[in-house]
Formats: sequence, structure tokens, C-alpha cells
Amino acid sequence: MTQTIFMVGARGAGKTTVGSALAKTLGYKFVDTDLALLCTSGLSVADIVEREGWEGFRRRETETLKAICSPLTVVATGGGVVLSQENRDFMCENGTVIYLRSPASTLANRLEDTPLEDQRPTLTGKPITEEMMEVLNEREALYQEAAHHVVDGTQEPQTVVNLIMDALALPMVR
Ligand SMILES: Nc1ncnc2c1ncn2[C@@H]1O[C@H](COP(=O)(O)OP(=O)(O)O)[C@@H](O)[C@H]1O
Ligand SMILES: O=C(O)C1=C[C@@H](OP(=O)(O)O)[C@@H](O)[C@H](O)C1
Ligand SMILES: [Mg+2]
Repeated sequence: MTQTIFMVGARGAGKTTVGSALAKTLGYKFVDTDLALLCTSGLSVADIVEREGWEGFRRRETETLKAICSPLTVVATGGGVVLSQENRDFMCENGTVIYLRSPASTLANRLEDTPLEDQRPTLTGKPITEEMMEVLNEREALYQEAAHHVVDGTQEPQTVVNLIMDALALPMVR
């Protein structure tokens, strides 16, 4: 297993947190599309959306996804990466895709605790629980379509890492 591992799922799914822990466990490099974009452009997601709209952000996200893909790397994507067929095909053809799945209520609770508004500006302008339900309704089928493995993301992060190791048929760390 030397391919890129792509973490997908909604905001608050733990792509960044679990992806980083998974990389540590595997001795892989860790990269996050939103953080890479921030580093290269000096702009937060909110800045980009304000200047270029969500269309501009999505274009930059696709460029970043392609630029940072390399072997022995865990890539934490942004929650909306699956909206594009081009991105879904790219991840599927260039690595293994893990969908971290949690219910809207869990995701909304995590985002209420850690809003990070610069990196996660509102998508709909609606209250967070309503927004998460709407976003999952719209994207659940896309996450499922993109994923090689669907993993329960409600457990504590190290347990989720072990579930992923199990799904990838790699030795677990207990
Ligand atoms: N498995 C988990 N259990 C409990 N809290 C988590 C878990 N995964 C992530 N979190 C918390 O949820 C928040 C969002 O996590 P993050 O990794 O940024 O999600 P994502 O990158 O998918 O948007 C953070 O405060 C993080 O500590
Ligand atoms: O779901 C989305 O459309 C988004 C998720 C965010 O990333 P996280 O999923 O890492 O929070 C970030 O890319 C941007 O705010 C848009
Ligand atoms: Mg993230």
C-alpha cells in the first residue's frame, strides 16, 4: 500500500484530525487541501469565497488536490471536494478513498464547538444543524460513490484510525 489515501466526508467528519493521526501511524506524509491552499495563496477559504465566489474556491481546490497528490501521503480533502466529477475520478484513479461517515447531529455539535469560520464559512446561511442535514442530503450519495471504504467516524480519533487500518487490511495499533 503505497498509494495516496484520500479522506472525504462532510465538515467536522474528522478528515483533518483522523487523517493526520493516520499519517503518523503509517509513517506517511500528511497534507490538507484547505491548509495547502492557505499556505500557497495566503488566503483563507472565507477570503477566497469573498473575492472569487464558491466557484473560484472550487477551481483552486481541484488544482490543489492534483498538485499535492503523491505516494505515501494521506490527503485530507475539504468537505465539498466530491461535488466535482473530475475530483471524484481523480481520487479514485490515484489512490484509496476513505469516507468518514457521521450523522448530521454529530457533525453539527463538533462544528459548534470548533467553528473555524475563516476556513468554514457558511454554505447556506442557515443554522448549523439545518445546514448539515441539507448538505448531507445533497452529498451522501457522492461520498458513497467516491469511497473505496466507508468508515464510522463517530468513534474517538485513534479508534477511527484503527477502523481504517482494518479496512485497508493493515496491521492495527492498539
Ligand atoms: N472522531 C472524532 N471524535 C471527536 N471529535 C472529533 C473527531 N474527529 C474530529 N473531531 C473534532 O471535530 C472538529 C472538526 O474536526 P476536523 O478534523 O477539522 O474535521 P474536518 O477536517 O473533517 O472538517 C475538531 O474540533 C476535532 O477535534
Ligand atoms: O463542505 C464544504 O463545502 C467545505 C468544507 C471545508 O473543509 P472541511 O470539510 O475540512 O471543514 C472547506 O473546504 C470549505 O469551507 C468548504
Ligand atoms: Mg479539514
